[in-house]
Amino acid sequence: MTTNTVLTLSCPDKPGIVASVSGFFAQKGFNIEESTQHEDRQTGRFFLRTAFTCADCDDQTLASLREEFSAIAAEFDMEWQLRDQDQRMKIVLAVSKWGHCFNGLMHKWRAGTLPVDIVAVVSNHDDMRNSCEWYGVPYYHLPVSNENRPEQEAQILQIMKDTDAELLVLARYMQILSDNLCRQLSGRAINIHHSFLPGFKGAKPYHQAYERGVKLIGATAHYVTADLDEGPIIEQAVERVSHANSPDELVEIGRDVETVVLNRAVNWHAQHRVLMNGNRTVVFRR
Ligand SMILES: Nc1nc2c(c(=O)[nH]1)N[C@@H](CN(C=O)c1ccc(C(=O)N[C@@H](CCC(=O)O)C(=O)O)cc1)CN2
Repeated sequence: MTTNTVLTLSCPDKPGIVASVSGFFAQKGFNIEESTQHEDRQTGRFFLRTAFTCADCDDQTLASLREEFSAIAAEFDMEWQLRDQDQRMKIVLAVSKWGHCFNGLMHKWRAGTLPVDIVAVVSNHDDMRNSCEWYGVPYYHLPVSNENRPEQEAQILQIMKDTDAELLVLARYMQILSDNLCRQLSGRAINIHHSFLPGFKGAKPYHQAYERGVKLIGATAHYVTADLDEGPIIEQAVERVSHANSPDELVEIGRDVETVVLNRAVNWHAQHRVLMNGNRTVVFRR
């Protein structure tokens, strides 16, 4: 049986990292499918993502591979992860009233072009229930207010635990997550912000954009942190607009940009193509 494995790592840059990594896997009969690297010259940190296949490694478990590789990892003081690329990432979507990003992800998943499994949808409104149930995915209507926010967030965490979900996607979920939830989901929650950050933070960026008279509008997918709209950016895109566009037209144009940007960010995260670099990211996109 062919095994598809992906290694991601970062470590202080020095000679011999790639040679050691590729030598280890070559010696075990693995073939390199794709390998991409980056050196951050400001910090001297090295980043690597390498995808391997092995046509006949039945006896080689991922656990034993990790154990054997850990010696090299220690030698180079690596932060690293070795994963089975055939295991699709389980994700939970969170949505409020606007369904364009939610439907975009559901469609890509059902079409087989998003390497994830959407295992649940949570919402503080009931608007997306019918669409969600049409896709056959459990829908959890969890109203939230300042009175019940800790309990509601605990329910979200419990759903992620019960479904073994590795990622929460805020697909236009218009509630600010608490510091506690952000800590628990660090690196495991992605939000789509409907502006080209750092411009127009907050809940109504299109109206801000209209008032400012911008000629480009955009969207930003980022990891969720306690600091609103400040998390590490994964992907951004823009679209040209003009003086002739009304605020509602900006919202409509923006929706398409948001949908594309969030699909890309979730796709790359699920393929382990996004590595953290402080409050920034290294994205080995495809
Ligand atoms: N801890 C974080 N939580 C969330 C983030 C984030 O970056 N960190 N992003 C938001 C999404 N978002 C912008 O992209 C956003 C959502 C909501 C608001 C806001 O002010 N909400 C109001 C309520 C609005 C409503 O009920 O419709 C509020 O919470 O008082 C700002 C930005 C998702 N969560």
